[in-house]
Amino acid sequence: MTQANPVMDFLLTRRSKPAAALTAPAPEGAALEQLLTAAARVPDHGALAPWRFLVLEAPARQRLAGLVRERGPLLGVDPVKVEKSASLWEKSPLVVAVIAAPVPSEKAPELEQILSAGAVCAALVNAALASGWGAAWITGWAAFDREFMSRGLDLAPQEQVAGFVHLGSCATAVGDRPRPDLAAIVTRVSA
Ligand SMILES: Cc1cc2nc3c(=O)[nH]c(=O)nc-3n(C[C@H](O)[C@H](O)[C@H](O)COP(=O)(O)O)c2cc1C
Repeated sequence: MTQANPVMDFLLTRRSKPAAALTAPAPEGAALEQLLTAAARVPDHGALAPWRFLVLEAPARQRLAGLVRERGPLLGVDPVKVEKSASLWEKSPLVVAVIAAPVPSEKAPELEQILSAGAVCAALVNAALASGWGAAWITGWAAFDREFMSRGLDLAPQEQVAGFVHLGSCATAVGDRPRPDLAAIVTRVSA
């Protein structure tokens, strides 16, 4: 198979951008809708759609930065990390929270539903990168703070943050990072 294949070219060279390097403009309107449509097109056992999106607009991001500054010290988080996280919320051009929202199912165990939410995050990052946007999938300590989830994002108790996908523009070239050595992670099982 030596035929030119732009999808494979993309998959073999794709690289996230650092969230802190993203600037305006961010995808909005039809462009954002197209990214979310691509992101929702992932393997999903039982077609449960056990995930949803929160498109966090500027006032929400400001509010969440405040909540990070409130919760960080209470949780004993290093003040430098608290400020780094809060200022990222303030400066990011757009954040889409991908929420894992598992539902009771005899067919698809919760783990499979959460893996599907992870696939949504990866698909959203890839759709954005393939469209020429900068994108980064990050979480950070606040994503695991139940108070941040409930008060900040209005999540139900069974819901979790699969990822905060930061979206924007990024002119900065980013070098590749080391990639796994296939020989170390592939085992051929022949019998
Ligand atoms: C679930 C998940 C959470 C992550 N959280 C963070 C994070 O909080 N901070 C961070 O710097 N990177 C985080 N990362 C890693 C970033 O996505 C990082 O930029 C990654 O190395 C980009 O790799 P890529 O170029 O292959 O997309 C996270 C990755 C995943 C999958």
